[in-house]
Amino acid sequence: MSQIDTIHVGPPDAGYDVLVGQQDVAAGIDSLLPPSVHRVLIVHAAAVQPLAQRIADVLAQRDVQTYLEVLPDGEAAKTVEVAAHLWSVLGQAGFTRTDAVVGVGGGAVTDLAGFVAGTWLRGVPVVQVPTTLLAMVDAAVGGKTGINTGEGKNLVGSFHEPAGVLVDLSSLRTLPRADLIAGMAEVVKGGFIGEPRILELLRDDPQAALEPDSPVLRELVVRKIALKARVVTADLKEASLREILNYGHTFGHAVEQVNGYRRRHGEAVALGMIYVAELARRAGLLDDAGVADHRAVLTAIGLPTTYTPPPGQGWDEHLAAMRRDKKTRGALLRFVVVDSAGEPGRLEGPSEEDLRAAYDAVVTP
Ligand SMILES: NC(=O)c1ccc[n+]([C@@H]2O[C@H](COP(=O)([O-])OP(=O)(O)OC[C@H]3O[C@@H](n4cnc5c(N)ncnc54)[C@H](O)[C@@H]3O)[C@@H](O)[C@H]2O)c1
Ligand SMILES: O=C(O)C(=O)C[C@@H](O)[C@H](O)[C@H](O)COP(=O)(O)O
Ligand SMILES: [Zn+2]
Repeated sequence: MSQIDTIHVGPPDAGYDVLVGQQDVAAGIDSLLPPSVHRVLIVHAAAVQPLAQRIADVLAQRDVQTYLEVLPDGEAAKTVEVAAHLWSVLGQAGFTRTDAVVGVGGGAVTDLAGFVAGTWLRGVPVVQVPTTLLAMVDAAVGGKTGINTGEGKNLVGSFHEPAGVLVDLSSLRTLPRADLIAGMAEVVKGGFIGEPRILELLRDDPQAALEPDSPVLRELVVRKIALKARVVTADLKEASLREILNYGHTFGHAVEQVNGYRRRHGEAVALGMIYVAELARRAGLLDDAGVADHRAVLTAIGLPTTYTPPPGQGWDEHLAAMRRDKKTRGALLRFVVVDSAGEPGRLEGPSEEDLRAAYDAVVTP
């Protein structure tokens, strides 16, 4: 067993820990769950079925009744129908407030597991076991849970903090490279909004950053989680500061929705960061070098910086989707921006002309 890094989220006398390292997560869950837990629902991605089964086996040894539910892949898990199916499983098994949910998989699984745990009996404990890079550094940490509706991304959800998060870095060995690269978008985001050392590490050795067992990747994971922990500890419910974690997501979520969720979240966020950097340049907040730096870092990692919308979809559809972003206030579109000094801020109500010009700068002719 390798060394474990512990990152605490929340006030010192409350909150929860994120444990990062190569670790036996089944044993970790066993020690996290209080003795009062009698039933555990394990919801998982098909790709990590053996891990979910191992967790169930360990819990069964201490007489916990376990229920395993494999979820549809990716965003198809984040629907009200899947949530309703799981509520029905919980109801039929008689889950009480001393029972628990465990999410094992990527961000789609941890978002759904958190949502079901947060809504069942108005909240039962959830332990998150993220198995993609994106879920490790972002989705499993911070308590944002949610599902999509026909109208947009994450439009229904709640804040429900986990009882603990167990990151086993060896899970990344089986992750397809395209998903590893996509997850890196949320790491890059952390670099731009408040942790410049992340950008240094990525610039110095982008290839090592994508090696699952490398010390560079481990440091990136720990640094990004620590940044997110600091932010959500200060502002769990996104009254203000937490909005910075949404950098690149206004346009990113629009790209996901307009493409019917066939683009990875991380790829869409990469495009969203280019879009908002171009918007910030037009507003006089970010200089040319800052925009070029966004393109350089994302390109070095293999993330997209240009975009071809699907046939029949154009600016109007992307703008309509951006209007449903949670940062919007009435008719006022609001964006998280980063200025030339590297400071995050907000850009409120940019002109239609600038909004459109930034789109044209991302879209391939
Ligand atoms: N709640 C939050 O704060 C937050 C933050 C960021 C992203 N998200 C959400 O996370 C989701 C994206 O998460 P994602 O990028 O992890 O995608 P994902 O959950 O769709 O997983 C990507 C793919 O990897 C597979 N997979 C998972 N673990 C694997 C492993 N160890 N080996 C092999 N395959 C594996 C999955 O089955 C899936 O096919 C989006 O819905 C996004 O909105 C939420
Ligand atoms: O934790 C946050 O806060 C984030 O915004 C993290 C994002 O990476 C994540 O994709 C989140 O789910 C987006 O939230 P939303 O509020 O825009 O739905
Ligand atoms: Zn995200």
